[in-house]
Amino acid sequence: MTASLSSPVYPLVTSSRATPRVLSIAGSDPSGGAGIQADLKSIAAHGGYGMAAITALTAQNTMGVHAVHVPPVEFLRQQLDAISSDIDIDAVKIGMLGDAAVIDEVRRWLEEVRPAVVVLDPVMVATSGDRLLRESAEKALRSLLPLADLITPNLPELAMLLGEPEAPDWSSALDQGKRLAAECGNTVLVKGGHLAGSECPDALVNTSGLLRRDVVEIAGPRVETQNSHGTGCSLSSALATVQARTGDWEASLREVKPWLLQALMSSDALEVGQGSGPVHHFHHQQGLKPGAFAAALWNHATPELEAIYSLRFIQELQSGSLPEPWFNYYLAQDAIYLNGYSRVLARAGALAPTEEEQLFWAKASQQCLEVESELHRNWLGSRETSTVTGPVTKSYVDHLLASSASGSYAVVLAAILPCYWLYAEVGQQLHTAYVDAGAPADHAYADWLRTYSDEDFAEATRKAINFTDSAAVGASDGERDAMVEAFVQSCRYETAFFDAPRLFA
Ligand SMILES: Nc1ncnc2c1ncn2[C@@H]1O[C@H](COP(=O)(O)OP(=O)(O)OP(=O)(O)O)[C@@H](O)[C@H]1O
Ligand SMILES: Cc1ncc(COP(=O)(O)O)c(N)n1
Repeated sequence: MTASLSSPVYPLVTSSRATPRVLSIAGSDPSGGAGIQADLKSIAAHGGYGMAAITALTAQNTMGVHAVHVPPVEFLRQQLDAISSDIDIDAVKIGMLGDAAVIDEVRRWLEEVRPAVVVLDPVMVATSGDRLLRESAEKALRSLLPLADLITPNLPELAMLLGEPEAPDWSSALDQGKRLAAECGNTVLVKGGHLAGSECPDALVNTSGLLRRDVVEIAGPRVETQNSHGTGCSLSSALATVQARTGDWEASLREVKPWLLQALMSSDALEVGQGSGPVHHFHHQQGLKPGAFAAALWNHATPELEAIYSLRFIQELQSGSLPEPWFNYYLAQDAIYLNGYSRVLARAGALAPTEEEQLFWAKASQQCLEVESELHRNWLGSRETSTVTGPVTKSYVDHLLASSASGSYAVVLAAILPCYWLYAEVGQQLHTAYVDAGAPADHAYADWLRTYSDEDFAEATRKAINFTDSAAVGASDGERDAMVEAFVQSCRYETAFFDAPRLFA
């Protein structure tokens, strides 16, 4: 049998939307941890456009549910019809329904609209033990199951839907999941949140061949926290959103489960309530604290600094025993390097977001050319040197130019920074050691070592560090990764640059 070209077995591109429009049909939790409030946060955290039709109002907090009010069902119909008569809906998540009349109304609407993705979280009892669905409505809820693509019961809900006792362990929970999936013909997510022990697995179960196996289990650790309010709501709405993008339940769960784990782990930082608090839906968007990125860069630079201090070039420059041809080679390459570096600093000026930074880099670019001509005037004129660009100089400048071609201000700055930071650091060390040795006038490189005590350069270095740190705060995760890569590479070139005279002079 040959696969038809028009209908590939494994479509490479699913018809997904960048920002899926996701509707939560659920109850309101005014404390913000569960219900539509959690759903809207989850949907937004996964890049969806969230909408909410409210089935019921609760008066609850992290300690428990004080009251439930189910508005007239006609008003729910008006909400649902208002949305679907105007907006294309890519996915629906259904949570608390309250009573049988609400369930009937939602069923009517689902049958009419037939959304592409329907996730049903059969909410019955809150974590606090309070009922969120009338007992008399349990049968009505069962009748809704075939209209869902994915059902996400916790262990007590799974048992109730089957009319069986609650599963005592994970393998009986999976058996129950299979029975429910077979009964309603769709996919069941069996959740391990209510199990005991250090593990918290979840499993997708489908007995009609939709998944690659009947049971696809995704393991996970259990977070030691009492902040599990709304985990089920958050998980189901996140799954609905991601599914609208991936079209693949396993891929969706693999994306959402680690997010929920981090949301549970970061929950303490929110400090909401005295009972079972909410999870941190936006843990992944917590901004960088000022200075944190620069500190992380410095950690990357430390091994390179150690390598620099152990180089013969640096040790003999400090002692004064450095062979002169090595020093001459270093100075000549420095002049060549500064010419290229100046161009990259000018590019940073061109990309700078503020006038202060534009001015700083423009000045730095000019000063760089001034230092280059001073090198020629005062140092290189009387020495025997080559004007040929050495291999390390060439690679270093090429790396800087490539970073500037990325077009990202943040990445250019990260590439530029080691020349300031490591040079300032090494220079300060060498100068201090010279002064500590009594600043001997007969030291072969005394004049050069004295140039290292430049407070203006130290101040410029501090500014360059701060600008790089601020650029990182506003950068995307991908850009920050590129910054670290560019910075680390420049650090390696700094070491290679000091070692080049030994190899090529
Ligand atoms: N302590 C925990 N550590 C790690 N994951 C957890 C923890 N508690 C729950 N989860 C995860 O949260 C999700 C919801 O699971 P759970 O079984 O608690 O559902 P639920 O009872 O419907 O949630 P809710 O608390 O909102 O009623 C699952 O993915 C589960 O694995
Ligand atoms: C409006 C509403 N919907 C759902 C839940 C379940 O969440 P949990 O079991 O974490 O209390 C809730 N408490 N309130």
